[in-house]
This record gives sequence, structure tokens and C-alpha cells, in this order.
Amino acid sequence: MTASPALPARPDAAAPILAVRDLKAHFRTNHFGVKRYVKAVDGISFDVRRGEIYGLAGESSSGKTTLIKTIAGAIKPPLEVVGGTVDFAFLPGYGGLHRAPPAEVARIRWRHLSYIMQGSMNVLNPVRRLRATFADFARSHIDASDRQFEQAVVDHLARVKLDASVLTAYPHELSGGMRQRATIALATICRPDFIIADEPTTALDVVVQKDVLGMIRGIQREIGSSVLFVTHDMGVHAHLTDRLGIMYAGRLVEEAATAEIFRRPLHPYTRHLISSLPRIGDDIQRKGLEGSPPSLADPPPGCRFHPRCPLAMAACSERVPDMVETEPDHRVACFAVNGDQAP
Ligand SMILES: Nc1ncnc2c1ncn2[C@@H]1O[C@H](COP(=O)(O)OP(=O)(O)OP(=O)(O)O)[C@@H](O)[C@H]1O
Repeated sequence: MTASPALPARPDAAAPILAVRDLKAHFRTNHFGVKRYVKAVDGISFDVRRGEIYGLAGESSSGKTTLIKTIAGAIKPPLEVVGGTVDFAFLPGYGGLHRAPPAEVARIRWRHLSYIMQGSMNVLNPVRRLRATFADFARSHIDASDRQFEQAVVDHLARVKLDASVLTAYPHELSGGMRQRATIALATICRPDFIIADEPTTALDVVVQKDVLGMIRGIQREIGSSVLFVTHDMGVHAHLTDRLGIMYAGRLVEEAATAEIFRRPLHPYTRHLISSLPRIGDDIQRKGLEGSPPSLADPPPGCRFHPRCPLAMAACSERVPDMVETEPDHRVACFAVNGDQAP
């Protein structure tokens, strides 16, 4: 086994905890004998730094879930990784969980890498009481006596404002907010280095959502984890994430500190996302974008946003713009912003 070129084998505080390079993951579909590839993730590169919450935004079907599934190694047919690498600092040398031996994946799961999913019932076993579920997930990773383990679970539940009595409950006996807090407790009890969160608050009402987001932020600060947080909700990103990547049709089109994206969005698609957010006291009728997102089975050539882009020029339909660091820590893939760098 050789160390990945993207990340050193020894922990280095300055190195990213996750480096994704030119990742491509496509769905191979077969409709009545016609083979098609849905290019859901098509050449994505970005880093997540230690201790940050990195947000991924983009409208429905832009490929966010496919991207994090690929990063998490949850790859099942018809999804295929067709190129690129995913390097976690705690799993160097393989280029992705999907290429690592199952024993290595089991070693890092929950202890180094954990998940908070959209539906809590995907994680909580409906026929097991919570005490048993905590034991299933965490007992083998925490070196303690049974009594100490139980106390650690109770203390950790208190962090997400859950009483010890929930340990005797089945998931269906808890409210949606309580279940989601229980999944946050499960995902964080082993103090993982990295947490992947996929729309964890989308199904909750606004008040519970705020509570749950505050808990994710609080626990993340306390244990120092890095978080990759996916939601289409720009309001959630504004409150929670440190840096933000904007996806459009299977590609990353812009990345910067979240405050910077809201202050000075550069890509025309990001500008549209930001300008369409409702503001208090503002009753201006907002103009939608012309057209709709492309089919990822047959995306347009060049920049995938060009058919809808108010700034489109000839190069946009001919070549794919690279993500260019336009300003320190602000990358954008757009010829209209960066100029056409063709030789
Ligand atoms: N099993 C599948 N087979 C074929 N295509 C799929 C499959 N799952 C997803 N896709 C397609 O992949 C593309 C990206 O979907 P994905 O779910 O990753 O987007 P998303 O940004 O997470 O959307 P949402 O916010 O609605 O969850 C879409 O075009 C979708 O139709």
C-alpha cells in the first residue's frame, strides 16, 4: 500500500481531512435495451478542512446525494465510480472507501466517519430499543466497562437534550425531532473526525430544525469534527456552514466562504440562487431563470448552465470552464467571470 499523493500518511494539521479529485460517478441505466449513463457527478474536486462545516448546495437533482454517497463509499448498481479519487486523511492510500478492504472500512466507520441521514428511520432500527441500537453502533469502538459505556451514552444524550429514558423506547415511540436528535447522538458518540450530513433537518418543522442545527454546530465545535453538510436550503447554509460549494447539473460551479458567497456571488447560477431568496420587508416579484436544469443523461456540451445563462458566450457551449481561484479562497467555473483562458 502506498500513501496517496493527495494527502500525507501522517496527520498534518494543515492538510485537508478530505480531498476529492476529479470524481466522476454515473448511473448506468438500461431502458428497454437502450443503455444510458446519467452523469450525476462529473469531474468534481474540492477539499474539506479540519474542523470546518463544508456545505454543498444546489437544486434538486444536481447530484448532491450521489456525490456524498460516492464519498461515503455507498456505491451500489446502477451507480458506478468511473474516475477520480476520494482521500480521507484517516484512510490514506486507497483513493476512496469503495476501493478499501471491508475490514478497513469497518475500522473507520462511526469511529472516524459517521453519517446523519435525512430520515432518522434509515438509521434507527425500528424493532430495537435505542439502548440496543447504541450498543450495536458504538460498543465495539468505546473501550469501557458496560456500566461506563451506559453512562457515556446517557451523558451524550444529555448533550442533545434527550433524557436517559429514551434508551428503553422504540424509535416509533419518539417524535420526529427526538428521533433526529437520537441519530445525531449516535453519529457523534464515538467523536468521529468526519460527519456526513444529508438534509438532516429537511423533514422537521422550523422550530425543531433550528434546535437540531444548533446541536449539530455545538457538538461539532465540542469534538472538533469536520462536517460535510448537504442541503438545498440556502437559509440553513447561511446559519451553519463555514464554506460552501455550489453544484449545478453534476458539477461544482463555485466555492468560497459561506459569508463571501452570500456577500459576493460570482457565478450567474449562484447569483440567481442568492437573489431568489426571500428577504423580510421585500415584496419585489422575483424573476425566475429561463428554462430548466438539463437531463444528466444528455447534458449540454461545455458549461452545463450555458442554455440558461444570461452571460453565455461562444466558449460556454464549446468548452468546460475550469474552477479558477478568482480571489483567495474563492473559486468559480465561468468564462464570463474569469475570461476565456483558451490558448
Ligand atoms: N438509481 C438511479 N438511477 C438512475 N438515475 C438516478 C438514480 N438516482 C439518482 N439518479 C439521477 O441522478 C441525478 C442526481 O440525483 P441526486 O439524488 O444525486 O440529486 P440531489 O441533488 O441529491 O437531489 P435532491 O436534492 O432532490 O435529493 C438526477 O438526475 C437523478 O435523477
